[in-house]
Amino acid sequence: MPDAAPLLPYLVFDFDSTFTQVEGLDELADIALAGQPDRAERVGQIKALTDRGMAGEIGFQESLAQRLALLGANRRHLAPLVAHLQTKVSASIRRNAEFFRRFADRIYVVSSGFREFIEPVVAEFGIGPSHVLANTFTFDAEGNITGCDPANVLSRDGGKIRQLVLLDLDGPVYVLGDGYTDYQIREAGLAHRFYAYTENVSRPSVVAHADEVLPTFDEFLYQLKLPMTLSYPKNRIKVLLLENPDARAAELFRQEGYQVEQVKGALDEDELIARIEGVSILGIRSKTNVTAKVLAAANRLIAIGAFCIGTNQIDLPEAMRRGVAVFNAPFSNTRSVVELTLAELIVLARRIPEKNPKMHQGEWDKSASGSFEIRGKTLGIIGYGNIGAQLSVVAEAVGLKVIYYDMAEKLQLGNAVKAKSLEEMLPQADIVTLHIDGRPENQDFFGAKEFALMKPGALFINNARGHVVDVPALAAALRSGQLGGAAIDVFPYEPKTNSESFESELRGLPNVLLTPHIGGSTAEAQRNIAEFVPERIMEYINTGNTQQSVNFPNIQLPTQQAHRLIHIHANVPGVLANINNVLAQHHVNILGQYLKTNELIGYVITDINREYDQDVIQALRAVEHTIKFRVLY
Ligand SMILES: NC(=O)c1ccc[n+]([C@@H]2O[C@H](COP(=O)([O-])OP(=O)(O)OC[C@H]3O[C@@H](n4cnc5c(N)ncnc54)[C@H](O)[C@@H]3O)[C@@H](O)[C@H]2O)c1
Ligand SMILES: O=C(O)[C@H](O)COP(=O)(O)O
Repeated sequence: MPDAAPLLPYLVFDFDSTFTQVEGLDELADIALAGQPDRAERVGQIKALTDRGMAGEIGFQESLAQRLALLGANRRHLAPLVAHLQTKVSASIRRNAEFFRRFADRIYVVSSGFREFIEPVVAEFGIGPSHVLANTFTFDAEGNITGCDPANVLSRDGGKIRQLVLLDLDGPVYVLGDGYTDYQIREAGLAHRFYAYTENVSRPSVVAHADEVLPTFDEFLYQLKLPMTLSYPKNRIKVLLLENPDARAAELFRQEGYQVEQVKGALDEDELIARIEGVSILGIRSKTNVTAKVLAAANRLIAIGAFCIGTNQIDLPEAMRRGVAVFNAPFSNTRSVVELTLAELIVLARRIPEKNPKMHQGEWDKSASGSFEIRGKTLGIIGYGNIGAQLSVVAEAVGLKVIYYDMAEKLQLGNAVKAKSLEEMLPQADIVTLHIDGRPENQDFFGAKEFALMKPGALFINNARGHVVDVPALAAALRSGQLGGAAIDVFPYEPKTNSESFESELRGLPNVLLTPHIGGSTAEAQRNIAEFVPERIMEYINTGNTQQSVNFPNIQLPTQQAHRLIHIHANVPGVLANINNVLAQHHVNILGQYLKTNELIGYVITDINREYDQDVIQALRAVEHTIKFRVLY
């Protein structure tokens, strides 16, 4: 942020689990006890004592004395400890190292830890020895650590309070720490505010006493309008994940610093409207409908992740109009659907859906009637997209002839033959499988007329979308024997959760294999999706890159040079000129500019010099037809 900072209050930082992610003494124990048979046990005891001390359950002096006795450390262990701690500085503190260097004279590190390892770690952040107040070790002649200097006030109970009295700081004091002893400074009236620092550890007894809770240091800088490395604290980005995507998705978002909330099943429109306020990223699968009403209630939504292939459940044009980018996983479960389809066509050809339940009921119905090999038969694939095309290759490999129909021109794979129409294809196919997408125009795409065109006794598979098939017509074709069997994975209405029952007139029909929309439900597919979608969304949030968004103009951006202005606007003439006029009026130097539009929106990325007046940001927000505007740095 280019603005000059106001005069800063004194910031008193705790070190262990605040400045660094870990407790120095615990790490020292781990290094010192390496190779010893009771290492795990003693490190565990030390960690338990640290926690009890931090939570205020035992006095500091008692906790320290017991930990030092267990430690068995020597001076030679300190250098590796420091090297280790330097890699363990809290991420948001490391990110804002520039802030520490710039305001080092207002920052103190007050810790019950030890100067020997704190000083070298904070020195890298411009904090000198006089601003480090900590204990010091005592050593014997062999360099073994024997204890701590008893004359140091920090070695005693209430040490931080005494230290602050001795410091006698002239001006407001803010304390940032994860421990109860940090709060006690505020309790004693020696600090004006206490910030519970929870980036590494969150202790309920400490959080309960805090004036504010800081999930990261960015949040502190943001609240106080101080210069920071990020344009917006990531902890303020709320993610709502519905329909149980693989746990990896939440893990990736959390690693990025976002807040993640999860709901196991789908939500209906009203339920989603009640949950969507304040949500920046919504993650769904095929069952949650993101309607215009939901989008209207979504006051902070930046992106929607469809953790699946289909995006027909999202009002894409409305999302676009509101500047919400939608991403999906277009190929992560393709193979899974292909494998299921292949299995189904063999299973149907052998009438397994009838034979399997009979066996479970004790009935031995051995017969070849109505069963056939798939070798040499003709498979009709409708929709020769990612799934249809891959199925075509696999089907030929097991001896099927393939004929396909697609409304778009497609690359013909292997020996597959293109049909010009359904009328041409359907009478030739022994098995027909649907792989078209779920766009609204495909409602009831396949009905009585199409079933009548199929060969009598042919098989039918729908693993695409439920609403593309007229289900009563399908049921009639099965009952009449026009169809010899069907495998159906998708339905016009599907239960929102596993506790809701499945209702369909297809239940109980002969040679019908019904599956609960599991085409993409494999460990491999779900894991792939859970990585692919968060990566696209985080890339969009961090760089503005819209590559593979399903509703935004796709721009693959070069690496950001300085500050990046991201402007989404209604696609009407003159907006780019107005943006550039604002920049020219404020003497802002443009380093690079990228524009792409589609039928509804324009997406302009402008990289500019770091030096600019904050007014320019307000002026850009006010440009007519702006939908969303943000600055990245
Ligand atoms: N059952 C499951 O769990 C599961 C898993 C993944 C995908 N799907 C669904 O499978 C379908 C196909 O997925 P994909 O990744 O292959 O999609 P895709 O977009 O790559 O392919 C769809 C193809 O259908 C064609 N098409 C659309 N409407 C058509 C029409 N009316 N007539 C002829 N051709 C038409 C398109 O031109 C395109 O080539 C989608 O509906 C998707 O939602 C289901
Ligand atoms: O669109 C898809 O990828 C499939 O329909 C799978 O949807 P699901 O993630 O809800 O199982």
